[in-house]
Amino acid sequence: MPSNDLLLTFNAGSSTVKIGIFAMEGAKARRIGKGVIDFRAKPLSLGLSRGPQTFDMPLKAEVTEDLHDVIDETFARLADHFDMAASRAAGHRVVHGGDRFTKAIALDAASIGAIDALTPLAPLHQPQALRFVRALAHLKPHLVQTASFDTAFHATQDDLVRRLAIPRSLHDEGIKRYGFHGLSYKFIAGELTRKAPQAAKAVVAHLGSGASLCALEGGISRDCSMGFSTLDGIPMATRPGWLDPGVILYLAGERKQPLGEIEDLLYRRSGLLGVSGISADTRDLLKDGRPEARQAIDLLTLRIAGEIGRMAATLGGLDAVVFTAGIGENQPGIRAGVAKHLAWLGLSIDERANTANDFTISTGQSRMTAHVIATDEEQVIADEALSLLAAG
Ligand SMILES: Nc1ncnc2c1ncn2[C@@H]1O[C@H](COP(=O)(O)OP(=O)(O)O)[C@@H](O)[C@H]1O
Ligand SMILES: CC(=O)OP(=O)(O)O
Ligand SMILES: [Mg+2]
Repeated sequence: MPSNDLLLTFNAGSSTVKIGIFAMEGAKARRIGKGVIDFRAKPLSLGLSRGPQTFDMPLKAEVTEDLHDVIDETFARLADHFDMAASRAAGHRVVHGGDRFTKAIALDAASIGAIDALTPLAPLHQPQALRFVRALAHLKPHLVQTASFDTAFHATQDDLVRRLAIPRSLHDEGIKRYGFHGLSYKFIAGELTRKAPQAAKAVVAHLGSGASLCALEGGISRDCSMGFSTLDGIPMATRPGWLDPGVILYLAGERKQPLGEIEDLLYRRSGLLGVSGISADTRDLLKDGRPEARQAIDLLTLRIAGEIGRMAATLGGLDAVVFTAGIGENQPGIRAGVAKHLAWLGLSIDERANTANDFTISTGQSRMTAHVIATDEEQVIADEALSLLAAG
């Protein structure tokens, strides 16, 4: 395979798509560029970086159900900077793999159908990933397409941890805790093993628009705060995290709210946006002086700390806490807020290191270490895609 073949990755999150451009160099995928489109923005633009250079390119295309116009224009803009004619494969992040997909796969009609069937469990993510898969199959049929699953990394969890306290027959039908953000946790587990091998029992907080925590033991997933769907766990940008199911019964039964409206409330109008009534973005909330903005942030840090305590119980100890993703990597105030709630566990944070987003942000006296590690889900997608291509 010539060294200039390109591999593209598509990470369709709840609000953005992150595109990775990789050079295929033997068994290695080397990142040469990245792009991001924020679907909340109007008009759309493609933020692109190539090495130290960054470009902000407005897109004329409007969002349509099949995304053909957006993808066509994106490829044209990418071609200004990369040899897109050399692209050979596209690897996608697919959030829900259910019980069926516990490792990356080459996509075909049957697997696309099975992924589609999991849409009700991840309505913000699954359809968006499939829009990219189907659009590329139509517009760029020469690309080999693969899927890497968020849920797959958590297949190592014990049956006990994955169980909801509901009748066994429902568990056997697949109503159980799966865990998400697995591509990010796989990347962090690798980094942690390399940079802090003494941290055998670690809790990783992936704090982005969607957010979860994962309990790692020796790099293996033992627990995750997101369970059956992407609603569970800690409060997120627009999702509530754990919620007494009685609330849903009340809304549906007493208030006769239609299911679609409840789904919209839970996926798009809750979390930081719902509590603050101001914004889903921590950057806006931290700048805003209103008490509702402060309360949304305080609820987030309290719930993160509570979940870290729960995971310490799953692990039977805690050597390290790791912060990652948009908020985890860039918001010292939120890390400090979490640490304050964990002082009783012996966690203490060095203010200067925390403000500088250093790798180690705990003090020398802290009973456990705390780290900031930048995640790279696209690298994991690219590595998994390359392994599949190599296997033929
Ligand atoms: N440079 C930054 N400084 C501060 N906060 C940031 C920065 N980048 C991202 N964030 C926060 O992270 C969130 C998005 O995180 P990200 O991991 O990109 O999410 P997702 O992949 O779910 O779209 C934003 O809403 C914002 O609150
Ligand atoms: C699973 C999930 O919520 O993903 P994201 O954080 O990319 O929205
Ligand atoms: Mg994300």
